[in-house]
Amino acid sequence: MTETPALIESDRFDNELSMDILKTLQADHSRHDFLDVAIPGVLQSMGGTLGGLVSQRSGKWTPECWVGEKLPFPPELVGEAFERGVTISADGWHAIPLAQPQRGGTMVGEPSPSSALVMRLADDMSRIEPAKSAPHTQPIADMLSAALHRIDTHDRNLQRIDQLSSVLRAAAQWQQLDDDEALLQRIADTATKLLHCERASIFLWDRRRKKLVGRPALGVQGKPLEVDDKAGVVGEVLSTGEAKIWNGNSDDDESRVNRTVDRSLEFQTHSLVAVPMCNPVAHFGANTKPTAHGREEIVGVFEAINRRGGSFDQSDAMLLSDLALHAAAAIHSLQTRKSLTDSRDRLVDDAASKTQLIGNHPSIDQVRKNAQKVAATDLTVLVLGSNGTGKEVLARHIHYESNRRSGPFIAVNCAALVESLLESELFGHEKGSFTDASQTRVGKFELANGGTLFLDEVGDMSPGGQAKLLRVLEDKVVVRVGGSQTIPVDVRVIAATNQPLEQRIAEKRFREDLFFRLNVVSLTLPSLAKRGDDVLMLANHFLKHFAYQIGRTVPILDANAKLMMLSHPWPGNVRELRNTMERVCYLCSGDRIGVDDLMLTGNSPLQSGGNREASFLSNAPATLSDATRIYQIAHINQAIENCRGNMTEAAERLGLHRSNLYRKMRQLGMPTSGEGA
Ligand SMILES: Nc1ncnc2c1ncn2[C@@H]1O[C@H](COP(=O)(O)OP(=O)(O)OP(=O)(O)O)[C@@H](O)[C@H]1O
Repeated sequence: MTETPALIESDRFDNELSMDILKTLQADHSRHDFLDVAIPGVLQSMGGTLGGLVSQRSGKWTPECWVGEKLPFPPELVGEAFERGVTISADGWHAIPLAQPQRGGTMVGEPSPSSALVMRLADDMSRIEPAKSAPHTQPIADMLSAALHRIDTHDRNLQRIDQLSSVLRAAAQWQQLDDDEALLQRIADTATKLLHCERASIFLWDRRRKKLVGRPALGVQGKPLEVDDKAGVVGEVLSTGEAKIWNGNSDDDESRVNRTVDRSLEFQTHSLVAVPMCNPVAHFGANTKPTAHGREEIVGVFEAINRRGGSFDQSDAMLLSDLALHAAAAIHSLQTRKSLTDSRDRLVDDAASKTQLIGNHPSIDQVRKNAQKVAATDLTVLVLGSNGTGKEVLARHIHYESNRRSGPFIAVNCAALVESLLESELFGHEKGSFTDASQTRVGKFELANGGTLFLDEVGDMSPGGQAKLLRVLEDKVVVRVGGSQTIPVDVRVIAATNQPLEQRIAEKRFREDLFFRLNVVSLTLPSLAKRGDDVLMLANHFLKHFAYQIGRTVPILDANAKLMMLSHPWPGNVRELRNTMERVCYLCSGDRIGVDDLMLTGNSPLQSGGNREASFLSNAPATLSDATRIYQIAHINQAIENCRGNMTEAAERLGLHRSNLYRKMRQLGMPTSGEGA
């Protein structure tokens, strides 16, 4: 074997070849097509009769492009030429190594293979003094090498763009998922597909238990797969924060693979690549790693197993890292969304439980049933009832029963706003639209978007306000004061009034068209005095509420107090009852509430004074049977109280047998917890 400094005459290395190579390059050919066009010219200009470009693949020199008769070439000659970086000749064969270009920056895609030109020269060429053409062989080889490098880089960049757009597309889809398992499964599926491997799994780090938990749940006999957080390649990734590749060849340390897991899953790991999964963190500390984007906290490891038809390389690690970045973000964002949704649901449940529509009276039951039906729709509702009957409570009840319950509930008191302010309050205004409008303001309709807008005392709305409200209800868009843009709003409106709207329409003080628009469904709340025992039920509810607020034991209404409450006219309805119970809770220091503690103004049958009977009659419940029932309840309660709870004695005093007393109590709907005692 002789070292051959050059093979061709200087006049045969001409500009034509370089121009040809450049032209071929510009045509954006693939490596294969480029070689098909360029190699014959290169061979010809070097005086080769047959030969081509050979490249090293899986440790073997194999022809990538061949011209002429397919004679077997000597691979050891190529190997030596490549190793020494010079042209070598032997037995009529010549091997010219192509320089491996230096690859700067991050490596993308598969590395270019080692390549060399191999050829046999024409007989007359073989006799040429090697030294004569020395300067020309290398430039051709270098030009070829540079051209191939450019094509490879271009191909790799295209491949990278393709991969990144797949990653981005997948990441966008992950953000749509709201189930943990489905998300993890989708992430694993994406990795399996993009990395051409058999399986991919995410190991989330349980720091406290020092375990890595395999997700999606690769079940080991029904349990999630768990490995020690220091074990194997995955453990290495966790502790170093770096990607690791294991290709299962003889150089790789077999102990790095957890074969117990393989056995449990009836799986055979041949190769794997594992990368850290990180979340951005604000603080420095253990298990954080510096990255181009700051410091990140390792939350797990992403692993791809068994590359199909080959082994994993750096480009796979890079692709998996890209996926891991988006996977960690998707998992983190799902967890955040879930915890926000959970807190929101808790707050909504809490708010809903605080606005219970309390009462069992048939009239309230009916209202509740109708409310339930209407809640399932987006119909506008008109709630009618006197002051304090619970119109807002009912509106909230409808809101929390509807599928808008997670949206806002916004209440506006229309009577409290003069016309000039009402428009800005309801529809918002643009900055500078009037003298005081120093900032843009979002109106209540926009604030209630996705939820319910409660328009209280709508009957007191000014005529101008009524016209504007009607327009929004019809068009479902608002225009801010001083603005021109229409803003669509998705709002369910519940309006309430204590005004007789028909009368106001007759007096031309309320628009009839607005009335019809609002009155799609109307619900009427009866006055409290017409709700029978609900008075006591509501009273106990308020007593518990205020006693809890103050931190005292819940006081109990005595029989006369109950009777008085049942016969009180409650002109302020539930609001008055609530205020009375609040006052009692603060002012009555004993455990029992008597008539005097109630400090009710107005009349009741048990009030002291000469007009007791007259006042009872004037304020008694509407029907005789209700009045009789109320009186009987109070009388029985009083008897039981006077006998300190002794039912036999109380029955005797009432002239009844004990069992008849219980029967009577049941008939009256009274609690009979001591029965049988
Ligand atoms: N059925 C009920 N269950 C529990 N609380 C109620 C009920 N009805 C009314 N309340 C309470 O009574 C008070 C007055 O209720 P609300 O404000 O809903 O009445 P309203 O009819 O809207 O009054 P207004 O006509 O003065 O606006 C509130 O504190 C409310 O919590």
